[in-house]
Amino acid sequence: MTKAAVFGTGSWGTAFAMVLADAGCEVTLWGRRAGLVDAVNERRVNPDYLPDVELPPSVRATTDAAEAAADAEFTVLAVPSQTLRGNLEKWRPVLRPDTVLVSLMKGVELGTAKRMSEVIGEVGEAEPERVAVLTGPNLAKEIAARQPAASVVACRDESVAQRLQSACHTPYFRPYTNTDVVGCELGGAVKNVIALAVGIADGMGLGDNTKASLITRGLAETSRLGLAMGADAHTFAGLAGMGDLVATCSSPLSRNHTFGTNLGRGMTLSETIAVTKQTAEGVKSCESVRELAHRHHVEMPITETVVGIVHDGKPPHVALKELMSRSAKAERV
Ligand SMILES: NC(=O)C1=CN([C@@H]2O[C@H](COP(=O)(O)OP(=O)(O)OC[C@H]3O[C@@H](n4cnc5c(N)ncnc54)[C@H](OP(=O)(O)O)[C@@H]3O)[C@@H](O)[C@H]2O)C=CC1
Ligand SMILES: O=C(CO)COP(=O)(O)O
Repeated sequence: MTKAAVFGTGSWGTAFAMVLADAGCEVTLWGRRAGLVDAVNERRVNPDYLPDVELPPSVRATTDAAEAAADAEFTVLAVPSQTLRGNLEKWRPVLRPDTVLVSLMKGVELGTAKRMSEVIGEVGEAEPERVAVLTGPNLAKEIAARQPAASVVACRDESVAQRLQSACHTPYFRPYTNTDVVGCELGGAVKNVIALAVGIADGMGLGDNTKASLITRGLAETSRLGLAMGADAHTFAGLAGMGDLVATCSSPLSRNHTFGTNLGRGMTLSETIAVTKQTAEGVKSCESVRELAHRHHVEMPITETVVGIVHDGKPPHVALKELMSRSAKAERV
């Protein structure tokens, strides 16, 4: 039986542990809170994140990182992006040297502007062939309800992506392989920023034309950045690009979309943070995505607008007016 460790007992870590178990893996979940770990082991639920989902018996939980990591062929990382480096520094001594490190995270590190696979490679001392990414239109609550969805497993080594694909393939979860790790990760991280923009527009009472325009031009600026960073253009038309963007920008389940909606309705940043119980990666990653855009000399006007509203306190109607009054240009530029 394939053994997997999942570090992080939040919404997605828990739901993906269930996917792995349904695909036939034996899974150990690492959590930092003993009470939550006990609830998983004794009641088979994660009361704080997915209280209505019964976890399969092949999912066990522990607070002991060494116990979780022992024998794991796949070590799945599912903590907030900005905490990954600090966590991985603690976990690295107990990781198996041949384990495949799998990122579920959709963020870019503040300060370094590194993608999660880069942080994993650096801190986990893992060559790119041992680092994989899972991404796509996968809202945790829908996956946990075993609603059908497709996903992408990306690794520079296609045979590793195929091993991971078979470890998480179930009747309701259909992963496709890809070797474009850069494109897949950017698709996942930038869609959170665009979902904030769409949420803000929704909160302002704007309609579907605005939403469609932001999604489409959001994908254009994501692709522009991706191409400048060596990604494959096809990735952005796929599940990791358009797929995830559509799911996140349309769904009230998205934390990024909801965060934006609250801002668009007039809540302040601190009020919005106070009512947000889970990780909305775009709030921090919009700054590191903008940093990447500047480094690669790529225009990302929607990302700039989101940073302006979220971090510089610009009123949404002022930011929107500025976005719309930029100089006219051809669509493909
Ligand atoms: N939820 C979703 O639908 C999806 C999420 N993702 C991505 O997955 C990643 C994880 O998200 P998700 O599971 O939803 O997040 P949640 O906010 O639901 O959970 C975060 C988890 O990380 C733990 N955590 C928080 N801070 C720390 C820390 N400093 N050290 C150790 N553990 C910490 C939390 O523990 P505690 O409970 O103790 O605070 C919790 O287990 C994100 O990058 C997200 O973008 C990707 C696809 C779908
Ligand atoms: O990444 C996601 C769906 O694919 C989840 O989006 P949120 O983090 O905005 O909830």
